[in-house]
Amino acid sequence: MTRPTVPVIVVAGFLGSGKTTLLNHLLRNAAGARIGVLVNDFGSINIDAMLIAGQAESTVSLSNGCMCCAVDADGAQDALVRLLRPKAAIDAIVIEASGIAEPRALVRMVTAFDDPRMRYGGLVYLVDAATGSQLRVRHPEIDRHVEIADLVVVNKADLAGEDELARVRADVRAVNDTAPLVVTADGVIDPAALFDVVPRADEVGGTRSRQLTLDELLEECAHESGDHGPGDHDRADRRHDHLHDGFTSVDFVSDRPLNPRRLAEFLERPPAGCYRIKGVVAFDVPGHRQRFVVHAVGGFVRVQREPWGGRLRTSTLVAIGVGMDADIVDRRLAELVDDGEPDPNGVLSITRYLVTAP
Ligand SMILES: Nc1nc2c(ncn2[C@@H]2O[C@H](COP(=O)(O)OP(=O)(O)OP(=O)(O)O)[C@@H](O)[C@H]2O)c(=O)[nH]1
Repeated sequence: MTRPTVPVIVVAGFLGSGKTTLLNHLLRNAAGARIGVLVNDFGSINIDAMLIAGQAESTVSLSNGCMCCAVDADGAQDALVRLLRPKAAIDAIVIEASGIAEPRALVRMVTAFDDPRMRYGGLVYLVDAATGSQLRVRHPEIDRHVEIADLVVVNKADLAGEDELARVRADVRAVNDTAPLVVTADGVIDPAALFDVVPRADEVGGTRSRQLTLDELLEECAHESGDHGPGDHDRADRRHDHLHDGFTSVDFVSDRPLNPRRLAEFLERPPAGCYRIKGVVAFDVPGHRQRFVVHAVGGFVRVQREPWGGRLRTSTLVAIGVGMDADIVDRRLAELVDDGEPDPNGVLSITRYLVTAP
């Protein structure tokens, strides 16, 4: 019996819009389907892979920066080939793009893999219901991403009022009036909706109606990323405005526990330019020695608590933003390490953000 082709779905969306949350929901509710996951995070520490680890059958992290700009696409291709092996018996593959990846290039990368065992499964694009309307003004590229989406998920509906939701819906519809639009919280969508997404025939520019070869794709990626040799770089860069231009990340790893009060201040009032902070942290506070997963997205803080489960009690944080002063961020991160000063209620500044895992 021949196996049906495996859909390869790209999940994209701005920083912190809820991609990992949606993916985790999908993995927990796959109803027996085996899902292969490819995570493309930004920065050298792959926090998203850490947050998905243990749930996916096979997680392949690409931590070489932005996949769409990786001139050597072999990493992604090898990962897909590995997931497509009949022995892996994978029913669907989901690629979680970094929050600043260029979805159009990712889609082309997938459609360029000329492998009869797979088919392109659509672009799922997440929009943050609470911040989406302001973000698209500051980052007009977001509209171009929504435009090519096959399914638009307006997530974080719980954080938006009726008016905000109506505005975000109208914004989406203004640039894409054909893709299904789902309003959701915590990425709760029916997995069947994803696996059934069929690419639209009228894709902008017709890129999906014709498969690009990998060489063509790489040429295009090199062109788009301004990779024309050192002398040409500035000139080439001015020709395009990928969302990730100007974004930088600062990583932090410590074997020492962090100070909860200082961490809360860092999450609530991040350094100038920092939009997104995520990571896992350890505190040396009686009753609070579990693994804390912390997120801050444009001022919204969320924390989850779970057992370490045999993992090293290491604190790992990534701060992502535009125009951040890396030295200042480094310094603030270094100051998070606990110096043992007694602070009996300090942990409350973190636990007040605790949510139970959806
Ligand atoms: N209130 C609320 N918070 C949410 C919702 N969905 C996700 N979050 C939280 O938003 C934060 C970011 O969610 P992620 O799923 O990590 O977002 P992401 O798009 O993968 O983030 P990046 O990979 O950094 O771009 C986490 O704290 C989530 O728990 C939601 O519907 N409502």
